[in-house]
Amino acid sequence: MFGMNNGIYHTDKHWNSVYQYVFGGFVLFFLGFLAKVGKDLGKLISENIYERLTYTAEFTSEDESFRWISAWISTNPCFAQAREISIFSSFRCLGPLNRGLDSEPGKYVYLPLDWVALRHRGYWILVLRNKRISTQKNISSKHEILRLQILGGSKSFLLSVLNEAKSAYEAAEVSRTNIYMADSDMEWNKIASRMARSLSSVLMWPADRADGIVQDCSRFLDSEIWYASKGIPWRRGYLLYGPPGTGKTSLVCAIAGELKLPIYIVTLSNPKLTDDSFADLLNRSATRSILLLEDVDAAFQQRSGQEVSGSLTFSGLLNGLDGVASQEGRLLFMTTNHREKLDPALVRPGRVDVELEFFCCMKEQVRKYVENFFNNITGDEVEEFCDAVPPNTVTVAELQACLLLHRDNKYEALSAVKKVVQQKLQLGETSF
Ligand SMILES: Nc1ncnc2c1ncn2[C@@H]1O[C@H](COP(=O)(O)OP(=O)(O)OP(=O)(O)O)[C@@H](O)[C@H]1O
Repeated sequence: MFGMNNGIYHTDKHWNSVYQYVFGGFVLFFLGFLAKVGKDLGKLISENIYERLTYTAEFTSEDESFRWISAWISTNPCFAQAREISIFSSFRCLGPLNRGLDSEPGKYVYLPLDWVALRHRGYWILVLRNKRISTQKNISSKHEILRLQILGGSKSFLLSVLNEAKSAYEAAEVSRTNIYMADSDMEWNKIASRMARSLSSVLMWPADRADGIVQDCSRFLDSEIWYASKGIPWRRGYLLYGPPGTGKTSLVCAIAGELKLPIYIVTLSNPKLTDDSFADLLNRSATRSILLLEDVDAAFQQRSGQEVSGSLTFSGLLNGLDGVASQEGRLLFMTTNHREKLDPALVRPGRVDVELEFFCCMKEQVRKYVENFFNNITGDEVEEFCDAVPPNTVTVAELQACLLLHRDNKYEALSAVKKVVQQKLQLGETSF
């Protein structure tokens, strides 16, 4: 009996400890569950509260907005005390607005390494910076990401900050021409932001031709509704042809500066350029812009079976220029040194509306160039330069090279010009 009792006793004890374990385990599990729920709930609530208290804008380095927000962030006085920054020397600062490091008018754009808190118009703005890898068409690329979080404030405050940043950047850009080129991934990449070239700096013959072409471009840009009403694609093409160094590219830059248009350059001989990527690039260029195709004769000559340049075919080029994907409001400029080598299909009306021939220097161009180049030069000395250059013998680029080489000595510059003329006459390289 005793043993039995003992057995019962032992069995009870055994079950008690099992209950205790199970109960204890259950309590532990329940507490753990509560802790987890509490933690998640706390996180959710705090995230929710944080989200409700902040307004966030995100910028990726693929987009133009990354530049203007970076330039704006860089103007904040907090960078005067910053201990860790990275510098974007390829980005432009906001001119006199940017006080950069050591209160110097900043040359560069500064960004925090990972995060920084800025104080602006009474609000705290958290700037978070990190990287993101994205994969497109099996090609991975790394992008910078900037997140602006306004603590407190309102959506309208965030929008006003963004507008302020954009306007400041655009104001600094007004006198500049942005130049984009397709990179190896066939993405537009801003390769330069240059001071706009003045139209008067491009010497044309006759002199008023440059004004005429700008008026033509301007009229076109103002005629969107007219083109739509007539059912004509809102595009205009120009062919600039003539010897190298006569000002074809310079004129395109001056037109862009005058009309405040960005320039998109496509190198047709790029082996990575395909029919699809060409059409895609055109589609992704800005609406009011200049598309510049240089030296089109070198990429495609008269079709003779060999019509492939890189992977872009001649028909791919024509389709890209005419296709529905091609951007409206676009000015197409093609340049060539050999007009006669071009396929008539490329320059037919509709693709090329205006043709402009460039020549070597005429007397008037030499006069203007020399007068403008040397500060202390007499009228007689200028005439000596004009007499030294027979019309249509020397390009402006050649004249410029001689003058630059002897910029401090006009007499040596004149001798250099005479030498070049002599060489060219001997070689018979003159259209005169
Ligand atoms: N008509 C011009 N007026 C002012 N500068 C000129 C002119 N022509 C050439 N230049 C100067 O010569 C250099 C080369 O000019 P540019 O590139 O415009 O010539 P291009 O005709 O486009 O040459 P290419 O056919 O080789 O591309 C530039 O530095 C430019 O300033």
